[in-house]
Amino acid sequence: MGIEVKGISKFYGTQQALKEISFEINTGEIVGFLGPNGAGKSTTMKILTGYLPASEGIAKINGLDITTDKLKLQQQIGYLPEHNPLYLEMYVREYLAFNAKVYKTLKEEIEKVIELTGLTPEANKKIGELSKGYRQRVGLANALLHNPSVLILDEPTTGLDPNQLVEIRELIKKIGKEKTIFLSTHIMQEVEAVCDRVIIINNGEIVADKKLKELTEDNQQTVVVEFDYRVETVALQRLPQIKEVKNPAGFLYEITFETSKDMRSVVFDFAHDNGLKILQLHQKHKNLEDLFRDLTQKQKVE
Ligand SMILES: Nc1ncnc2c1ncn2[C@@H]1O[C@H](COP(=O)(O)OP(=O)(O)OP(=O)(O)O)[C@@H](O)[C@H]1O
Repeated sequence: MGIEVKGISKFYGTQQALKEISFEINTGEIVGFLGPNGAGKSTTMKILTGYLPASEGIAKINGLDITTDKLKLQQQIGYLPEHNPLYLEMYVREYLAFNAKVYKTLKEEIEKVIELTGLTPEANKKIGELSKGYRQRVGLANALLHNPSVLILDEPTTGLDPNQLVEIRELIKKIGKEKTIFLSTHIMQEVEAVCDRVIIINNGEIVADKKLKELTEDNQQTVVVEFDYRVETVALQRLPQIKEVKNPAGFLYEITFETSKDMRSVVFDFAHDNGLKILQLHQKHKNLEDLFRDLTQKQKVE
C-alpha cells in the first residue's frame, strides 16, 4: 500500500511544474525526495496531502484516492509543510491540545507525542520562545497527533544548525520505525543519513529511483591517482576493464573501471612499469553525490 503516484502532472498557468511523474512507496519505507530548488518537490507533496489538485494523473495513499477520499485520507497522513505554520503566542502543550481537538485525540496521546518528540522540557513554553530546532519538533509533534501511518515532511531540517540537524534526523529515523515517511530535501547527506531509498526529481521529472544500498553496490569504481608527471590519457585507456579517464587537474587522474574488483594494484603496476611515482591513490565508489550531479546536470546544491 503506502503511496502510489501514477502519471501526475501539474500546471501553474502555462508553466508545467510536474511532468507525468510516477513512483511507489511501500509501507514502512523512509524515502528521500531529492531535487534542486524549483524541481517540483513541494508541489508533489502538496498534491499528495490534498492542499493542491493535480492537473492530471492519479495518486493513492494506503489505497485511498487523494481526490475522492480526501477526508479519510487526511486522517492517515501527517504533514509538515515547508514553512511550518505555528502560533508563536501559544504555549507548546496548549497549541498541540488545540490542534488535537480536530482529531479528538485523547490527552494521554498528546502527552505521548510530546515525549516522543523530546518536547517534555519545553511543553510549558511559548512557541515564540523556542529555538528553530524545537519549533520543528512542535511541527513534527503536530503532524503526529492523530497517529497517522504516513508522514510527509517537506524539507524538515532547513535552517537548523548542525546539532539540531542531527537531532531531528535521529527523531525522524525513530519515528520511521513505525511509519511510512516521504521527506523532501535538497541535501544529499540527509538522504544518506536517514533514508532507505531516494527518488530524484529534476525539472518536474523523476530521473532516479534507487535503494541507497544499490548505490554502493554499483558494478563500477573510480580510482583517483596523482602521479609525479604527466601521463597521456590514451595510455591509461589501455588498462583492463576501463570505462573512462578524466584529468581534472595537473597530474591528477580519475580512472573509472567497470568492475567492483579493487583496481588500485593495476594502477600501481602501471605507475611502476612507466617509471612514475604515485603521490596519492584512492578508490571511490559512485555515490549519491555523483548520481545527483549526473542526473541534475551540475545544478548547484548545498
Ligand atoms: N503557486 C505557484 N504559482 C506558480 N508557480 C509555482 C507555484 N508554486 C510553485 N511554482 C513553480 O513550480 C516549480 C516547482 O516548485 P516547487 O516549489 O514544487 O519546487 P521545490 O522542488 O519544492 O523547490 P524548493 O527546493 O526551492 O522548495 C518552480 O518553478 C516554482 O517556481
